[in-house]
Amino acid sequence: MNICATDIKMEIGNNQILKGVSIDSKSREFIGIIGPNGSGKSTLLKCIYRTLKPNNGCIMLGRQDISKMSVKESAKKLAVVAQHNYYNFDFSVGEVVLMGRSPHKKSLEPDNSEDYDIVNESLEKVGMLGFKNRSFSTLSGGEQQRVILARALAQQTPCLILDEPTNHLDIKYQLSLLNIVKSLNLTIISAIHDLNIASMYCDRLFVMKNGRIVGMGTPQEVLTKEFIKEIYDIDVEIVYDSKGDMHILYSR
Ligand SMILES: Nc1ncnc2c1ncn2[C@@H]1O[C@H](COP(=O)(O)OP(=O)(O)OP(=O)(O)O)[C@@H](O)[C@H]1O
Repeated sequence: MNICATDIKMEIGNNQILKGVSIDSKSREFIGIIGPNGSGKSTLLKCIYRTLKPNNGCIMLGRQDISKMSVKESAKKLAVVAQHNYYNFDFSVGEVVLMGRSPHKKSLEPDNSEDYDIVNESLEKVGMLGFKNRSFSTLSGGEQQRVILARALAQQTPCLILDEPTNHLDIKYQLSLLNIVKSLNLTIISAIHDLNIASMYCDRLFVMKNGRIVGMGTPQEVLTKEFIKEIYDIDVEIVYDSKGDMHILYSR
């Protein structure tokens, strides 16, 4: 399923945060959104996953306009791994992941053995099955992030939105999380800070600056020495290893 956001404008207070942003992903494409702090990446993703309602523009999931879909309907198509996840109640890890099943249930329909199997499989995939009965609030930031990914996996959606998904993760789990989501072959839009990670996993990148899209293309097309200087005001070298993979080397 493809995702297409057209001419998204978002004003909060007197601050025009998104100034007419358009991005699109083909079905099963992994899109990265990069750009400096405060450029509007999270705000754009929040518009797509419906935490914010844009002042202008249209967001389509496949052929459906999300503003015309019920929250339950869009939750069957789009799961989210956001940066911060707080619960007001002390849920267990298993209960948090089970929440991913709720879009698939009728009201008051009890959870069944298929739901519990999906919860277990999802926790297994992120290496957190042993934590199933632990209180979510007692987990480390990285462990919580992996459980939130398991909740998204349990939602079994064709599209996934990731907002800085590797924020709290050590390098092993950064790569593990991205390998898992890549292997699912879903349509993914992810805000990513690490340019090397973006180049390793993304099919295409959109570059944001000051609430606008200022560049778009494959990692090789976008992540040039000159463009990185223009966007981040830093000096880098781009090298290619023997496998042909690109690496960005930062200078002090
Ligand atoms: N609720 C809000 N009220 C006022 N300003 C906001 C609000 N939410 C975001 N902003 C501002 O909008 C701009 C874009 O924020 P956003 O979080 O989308 O950027 P970002 O590119 O995701 O940044 P980062 O890389 O630091 O996570 C920032 O200047 C931020 O301060």
